[in-house]
Amino acid sequence: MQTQLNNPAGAPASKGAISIRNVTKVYDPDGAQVMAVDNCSMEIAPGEVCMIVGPSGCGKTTLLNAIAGFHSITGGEILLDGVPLCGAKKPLADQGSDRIVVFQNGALFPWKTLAENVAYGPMVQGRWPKAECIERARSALNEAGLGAVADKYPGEVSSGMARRAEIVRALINEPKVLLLDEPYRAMDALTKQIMHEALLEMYDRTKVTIYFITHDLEEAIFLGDRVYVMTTRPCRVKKVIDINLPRPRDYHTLTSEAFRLLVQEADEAVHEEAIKAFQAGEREMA
Ligand SMILES: Nc1ncnc2c1ncn2[C@@H]1O[C@H](COP(=O)(O)OP(=O)(O)OP(=O)(O)O)[C@@H](O)[C@H]1O
Repeated sequence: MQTQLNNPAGAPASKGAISIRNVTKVYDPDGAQVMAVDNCSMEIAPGEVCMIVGPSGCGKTTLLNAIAGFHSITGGEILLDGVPLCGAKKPLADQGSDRIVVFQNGALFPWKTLAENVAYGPMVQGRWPKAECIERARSALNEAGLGAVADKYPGEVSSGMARRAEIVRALINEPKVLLLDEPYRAMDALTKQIMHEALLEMYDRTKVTIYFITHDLEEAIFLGDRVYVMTTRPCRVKKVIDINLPRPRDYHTLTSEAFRLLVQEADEAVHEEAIKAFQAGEREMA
C-alpha cells in the first residue's frame, strides 16, 4: 500500500508556509519581565527545511512553542498558509495535527509496538477505520526501512530506529509543518549521520515544512534549505544563509568545499552572538 506520505515526482510543496511577523514574547515570572523574543520576523516557504541556530537561551524554543500553540505571544502575529494562528486578538494558537512537534527525548509509548505507536494518532482521531490505520502505519514504517521491526516494542529496537519511528508517527498525520527541537542532540556522530540521511530521505518523499532547532552547525547546513542565525536574547534574525547544496544530499556532501565554506560563514555569525551572550551573562553576574 502506498501511503499518502509520498509527494509524487518530488513536486514542490504547496502548503506549510509560516509567517512570523514582528513577534514579541515577554515572560513574566513574578514580574521579572524576561523579553525572550523582540520584534522577530521570518517568512518560511512551503516545504522549506528551516534550520534555527543561535546561542543557548536566545529564544528559539519560545518561537517553536508559539507556532505549536504551547505558549502565547505578547505581540505580532504568526500565520500558517496565510491563516492567522495567533496574534493580538488570540495570543495562543490552537494546537492541531497540521503542526506536529517531535520532542528531544522521544515520546513513543513503550507498551505499544512501533506499528501501534504510528497508528495511534489517526486511530484516536478516527481518521480512518482501525484496520486501515494499522495498515497505513505498517506501510509507512516499511517505506522508512522499519518494516522488519514494526511489531517490536520501542525497548526492543535501537534508539536510532525509535527516533525514526517517531518521525514516521509524526508524518502519518500528514502535517503541514514538522517542529523539531534538537532531536538528535545526545547522539553519537555515526548514529546522527544515519538519522540525518533517514530524515532527508523522508523529507524528499513528503516535502513537509520543517522548523528544526539545533546547536550543530554542520547538521544545520547538511539538512537545511536556509539557516537562520538568531541573535542573543532577545531573539531576532541576525543572518539568513541560503544553502544551495543540491538535493538529494548524502554524506559525500559533508566533504565538499561548498559545505566547508557554508559552515565557516555560519560559524562566524554564531560565534559573534555567542560572545555577546557570554558578555551579557558576565554583566548579569557582576
Ligand atoms: N516559562 C518561562 N518563564 C520564564 N522565562 C522563560 C520561560 N521559558 C523560557 N524562558 C526564558 O526565555 C529565554 C529564551 O528561552 P528559550 O528556551 O526559548 O531559549 P532557546 O534558545 O531555545 O535555548 P536553548 O538553546 O538553551 O534550548 C531564556 O532566557 C529562558 O530562561
